[in-house]
Amino acid sequence: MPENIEHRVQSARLANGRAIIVADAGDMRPEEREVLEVAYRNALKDLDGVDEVRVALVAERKRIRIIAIGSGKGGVGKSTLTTNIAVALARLGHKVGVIDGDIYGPSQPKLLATENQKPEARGEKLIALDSPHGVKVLSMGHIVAPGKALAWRGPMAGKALGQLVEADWGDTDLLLIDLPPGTGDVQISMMSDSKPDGAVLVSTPQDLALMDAARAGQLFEQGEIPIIGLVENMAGYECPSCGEVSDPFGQGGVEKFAAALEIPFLGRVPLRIETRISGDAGKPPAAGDGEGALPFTAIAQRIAAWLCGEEY
Ligand SMILES: Nc1ncnc2c1ncn2[C@@H]1O[C@H](COP(=O)(O)OP(=O)(O)OP(=O)(O)O)[C@@H](O)[C@H]1O
Repeated sequence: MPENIEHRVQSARLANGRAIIVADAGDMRPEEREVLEVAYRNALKDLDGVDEVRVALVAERKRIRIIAIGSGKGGVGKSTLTTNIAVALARLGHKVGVIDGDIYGPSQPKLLATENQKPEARGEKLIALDSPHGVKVLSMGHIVAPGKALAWRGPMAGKALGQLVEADWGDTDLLLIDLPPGTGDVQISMMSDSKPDGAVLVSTPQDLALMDAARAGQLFEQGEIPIIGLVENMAGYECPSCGEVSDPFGQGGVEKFAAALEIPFLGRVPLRIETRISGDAGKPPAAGDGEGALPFTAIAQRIAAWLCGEEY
């Protein structure tokens, strides 16, 4: 049974044995609309005085598209990339929100300079916070005391994540979910509850990280979530004094790996001290106009093309 079926009803009439329901399904996929229609029919068909049920679905609310950012392995820079890609997409004109799905180790409050802020609630819905960088954000780190979620098991963590997705995101048209590392219960329940429209995989150049990224990729494929592409992070070290780039883990491996798996390669982000320092200070490089913003802008442009159904 779809959620909120009562709240979607805009009008309900019964005349000459015919029940007519008008409901809002603008945020639903075609298959979800079918399920909703059947739910109304089943709820009404056996009521006294009802001979026929007619359901008209209208598209008032906009469906927010969701992109999951996953990695398989921890510490590869998934949160840093989520923040910066979100900011870069917002600068391209999208209305973007970030969900910190890393319930056990939230980092978005710091990365998006919203630490110590508490979201308000309207009814049952949380209201997403405005970050200073033009994107909205919600994290478990805004809601529970640090460390408190550590004892939560998969289903509870999955439910908490669902609450963030169902929040009031205002005029947001795109949500990026920074998934926790790994391929466990939280990822699986997120995929079934708030089925993302696409997924971005993040890997560092090491073989181990690539293998874990491939595992995360399989998880998305099993959930029939299209993989938008693979991003290589910490690709080459940029020396802060001379600017020379060295490649301690070799070069081009991630791109080859993406080609072998037939996954589009979205771009590489170098290992730069500035990226870490500005991330810790809540000032994502993508919000500035320096060199550090360029790789994120390039990746965001490819994702924006994917969103429009264009070649990327
Ligand atoms: N391109 C980069 N250059 C320099 N530092 C980076 C870069 N990407 C990430 N970092 C740093 O690496 C550390 C880990 O990054 P981040 O927290 O984004 O990774 P994660 O994959 O989300 O980690 P976790 O598995 O803990 O969720 C952070 O200190 C971050 O500032």
